[in-house]
Amino acid sequence: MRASVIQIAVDEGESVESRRRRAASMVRDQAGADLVVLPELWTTGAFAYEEFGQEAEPLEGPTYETMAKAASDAGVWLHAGSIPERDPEGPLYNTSLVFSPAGDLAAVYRKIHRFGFDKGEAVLMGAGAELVTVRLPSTTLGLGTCYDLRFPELFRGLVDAGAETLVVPAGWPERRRAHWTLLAQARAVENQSFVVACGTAGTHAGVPQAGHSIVVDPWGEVLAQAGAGEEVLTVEFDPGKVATTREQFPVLKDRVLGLQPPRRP
Ligand SMILES: NC(=O)CCC(=O)C(=O)O
Repeated sequence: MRASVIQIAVDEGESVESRRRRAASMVRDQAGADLVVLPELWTTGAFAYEEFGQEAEPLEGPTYETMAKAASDAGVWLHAGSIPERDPEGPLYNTSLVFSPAGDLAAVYRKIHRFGFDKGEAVLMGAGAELVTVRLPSTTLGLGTCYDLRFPELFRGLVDAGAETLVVPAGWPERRRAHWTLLAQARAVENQSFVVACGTAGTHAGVPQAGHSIVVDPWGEVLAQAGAGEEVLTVEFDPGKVATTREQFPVLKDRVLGLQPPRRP
């Protein structure tokens, strides 16, 4: 399996339309890859809260159209990162789109854990409620987005649903870069799964981005990691390693479910 992780720079000097064209061209350059991944909210920037409403798109809006075509031009499975989605009957969502090599929509994932506590995404966007997996010929993807990476129960749910490769587009800030690498490795080790995590480069809304997109194997080894700037990280891995790791070191079988809460005196 060859994966290309497109750590695109999101800077305020570039228009959304220009970045959309550039992202499509970067996807087309990945012909020959099995899986291509873009980051979270790369049209606006994950911290450009004022732009969410202005740049929000219907699900089948310009980013959908452009990315469906880019996936079919390149003949790749494309996780097109996420868009600020305007649901005509509801709030905005932070919505990831996955396309097949034919350019058909294969999955939609609305981010479950919204970042910002009492501001930003947490108040401007609605929360998704559904776990999403996508069956590829050689592996099953489990989808999460950025802040979701801090919530192990989401990824355990995805593993229970058959996920073997956890894909996490993000707009992670430089300030918490150490958490990013640590959490990506933790999710890989505890779930005995590959983690493919794609961040952005650049600075938007005054928040310097961490970059450092990362691919981790089911043993927790870092297969590849990007630097801070715009970069396409390309990595080859054997999806069969999930099954061998789970057979040879079968910790997932030792889970004890349904533990009782502590008794109150
Ligand atoms: N866009 C995000 O979800 C940011 C998450 C983040 O900064 C963090 O978890 O730290």
